[in-house]
Amino acid sequence: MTFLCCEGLTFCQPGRKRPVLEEIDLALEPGELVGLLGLNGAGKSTLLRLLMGFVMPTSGEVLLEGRALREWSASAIARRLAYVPQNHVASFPYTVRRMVELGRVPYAGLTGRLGAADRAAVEAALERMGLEALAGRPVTELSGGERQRVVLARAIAQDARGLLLDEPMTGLDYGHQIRLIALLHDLAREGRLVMLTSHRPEELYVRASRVLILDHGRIEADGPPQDVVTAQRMSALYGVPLRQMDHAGNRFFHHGRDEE
Ligand SMILES: Nc1ncnc2c1ncn2[C@@H]1O[C@H](COP(=O)(O)OP(=O)(O)OP(=O)(O)O)[C@@H](O)[C@H]1O
Repeated sequence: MTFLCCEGLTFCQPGRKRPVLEEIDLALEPGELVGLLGLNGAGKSTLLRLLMGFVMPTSGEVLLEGRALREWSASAIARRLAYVPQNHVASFPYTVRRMVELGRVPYAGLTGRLGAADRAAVEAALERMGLEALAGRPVTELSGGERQRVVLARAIAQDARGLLLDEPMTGLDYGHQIRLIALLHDLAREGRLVMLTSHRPEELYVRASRVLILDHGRIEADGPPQDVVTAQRMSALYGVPLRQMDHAGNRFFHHGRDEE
């Protein structure tokens, strides 16, 4: 049985002539690190939000462990799927640790006391995101990148089999970007589904096991990075002439003007 899939998923925005997403079929399994590429406004966030059940499709269906998502309770979904939004706004001056503890609500309940397993998951997530030193600080006093790491730690503490992340590298300094993509790689190897939207094809080339291109409301490409993250496809997608250079397992793109 497929862990998470969608069939014929179509999503229309009122007032828009064309659907944002049209007849998307997708099967996603634990162990995969799936990168989702697409232009601004292509519908990447919308697809993640549909897969989480935050918005309802106009037609089609999302299935989690073989059952329609709308039949699951919110807590049951949250024990299986964690989500990191693109822009998280801190509304309360909770401490970093308290924010990460919220990742355990699907297990302990909103008013439930955290048990030993919950506390261990929280501490492990704080450590994985390098937040131990900030654990007592109110999140409202953190920098944008630090806050992003808190939201990521909360998702990790949730201990879900699937992690859907919307541009998780945004705002992170270079070192934390490198650590995060390595961590996501590890989480996939531990047997989780990790799906992230990205504007960094070179990074997906190295770390993703599978790359999707979303274009004109459809999945235009779906396969291993070697086949999908190519100069030809990236040039066509982004509308800039690119050349590729492979080196030591990496693939770099440079803006290949004809006269050079
Ligand atoms: N709340 C909304 N109301 C109306 N239209 C929306 C809303 N949210 C998104 N859209 C539209 O849906 C389309 C897809 O948006 P979405 O945020 O999914 O794109 P994206 O691929 O994630 O883009 P980006 O790379 O800029 O984050 C866009 O045309 C956007 O204008």
